[in-house]
Amino acid sequence: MEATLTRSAADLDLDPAAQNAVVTVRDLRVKAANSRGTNELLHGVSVAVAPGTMHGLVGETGSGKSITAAAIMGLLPKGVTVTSGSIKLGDRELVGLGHNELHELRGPAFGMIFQNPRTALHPMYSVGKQMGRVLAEHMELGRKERTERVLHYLRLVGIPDATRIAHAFPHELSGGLAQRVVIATSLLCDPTFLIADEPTTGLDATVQRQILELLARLQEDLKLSVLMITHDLSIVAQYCATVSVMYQGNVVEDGTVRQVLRSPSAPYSRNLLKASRLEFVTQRERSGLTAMSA
Ligand SMILES: Nc1ncnc2c1ncn2[C@@H]1O[C@H](COP(=O)(O)OP(=O)(O)OP(=O)(O)O)[C@@H](O)[C@H]1O
Repeated sequence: MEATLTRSAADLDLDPAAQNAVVTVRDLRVKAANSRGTNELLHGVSVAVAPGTMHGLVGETGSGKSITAAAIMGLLPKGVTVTSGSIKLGDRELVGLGHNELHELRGPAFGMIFQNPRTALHPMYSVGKQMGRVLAEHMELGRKERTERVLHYLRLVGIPDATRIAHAFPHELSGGLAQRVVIATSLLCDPTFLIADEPTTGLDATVQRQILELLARLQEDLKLSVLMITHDLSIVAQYCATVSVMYQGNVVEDGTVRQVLRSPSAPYSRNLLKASRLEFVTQRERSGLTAMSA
C-alpha cells in the first residue's frame, strides 16, 4: 500500500548538502516591474532537488511554481528579475550568468518540458528538423549521427515508427505524441536535470497517465533529477519522492512525500490535502479491496 504514497523513494534525508543536490534554490526573491511600480512574486523561495529523484513543486494557480522554474532556467519573462538569492546547478551559481552562458547550459545541463507541447514545437518545421536544430546548437555531430540520435530518442520515448514521425509536422501529431516529441527533444543532449511544468495539462486521462509513466520510467532508467511542477497532489503522491508546497510566492512546507502527505504541518498544505483526500483514500481503499479479493 506504500506504493500509493511514494513511487521511487525510500525516505530521503532532505539536507541538500548531504544529498549533494543537483539543483539548489536558496532564498530566491523575484520581482516584476511595470509602469505602476514593482511587485514581488517570490519572497525567498528555497527548493532542493536531490540527484536521481523526482521532486514535486505543488501549489495553486499563481503561487509561483512557473516563475520558480523560469528563474532556474534563466527564462524569466521580460520585466521580471531575480533581486536576491542563489540558484545552483551542482556547485555552479546561475544567478548573474549572462544570456549566452545560460543558453549554452540549456540542453546539455538541463531540459524543460513545457505545459503545452503545441506551443513548444515550431509549427513550420518537421519533428526531425527541429530536433536536429537543437542538437546542432549544442553538439558537434555529423548529419548522419544527428539523424541517428534523433531517431534513438524518439524510440526511447515510445515512438516505434520514429522515421515516419521525424518527417511529420506538429499539427499532424496527437497531443500525447506531441508531448512525447517534446520529451525526446528535452533529452537529446543528455541532461541530468529536467523541469516538467504541468506536462499533462490538456491531455485526456489515459494519455496523461501514459506520459507520467513514461517520465517516471525515463527518470529511473536515465537517473535523471526531475522537478515536476503540478497543482495535482495525486501526481505528487504517485510519482515524486520529495515535495515543496508553494503558496503566494513562498514555500510553506517541504519534505518527503510521505512526511508531507501523512502529516502536513502548514495550514495551506493541510487544506490542499483535505481537498484531494477523498481521491487519495479511495485509491488506498481500492488497493486494500484488490488485495482482499486476490
Ligand atoms: N510576466 C509576468 N509579469 C508579472 N507578473 C507575473 C508574470 N508572470 C507571472 N506573474 C505573476 O507571478 C505570480 C506567480 O505566477 P506563476 O505563473 O509562477 O504561478 P503558478 O503557480 O505557476 O500558476 P499556474 O499553476 O497557473 O501556472 C502570479 O501572481 C502571476 O500573476
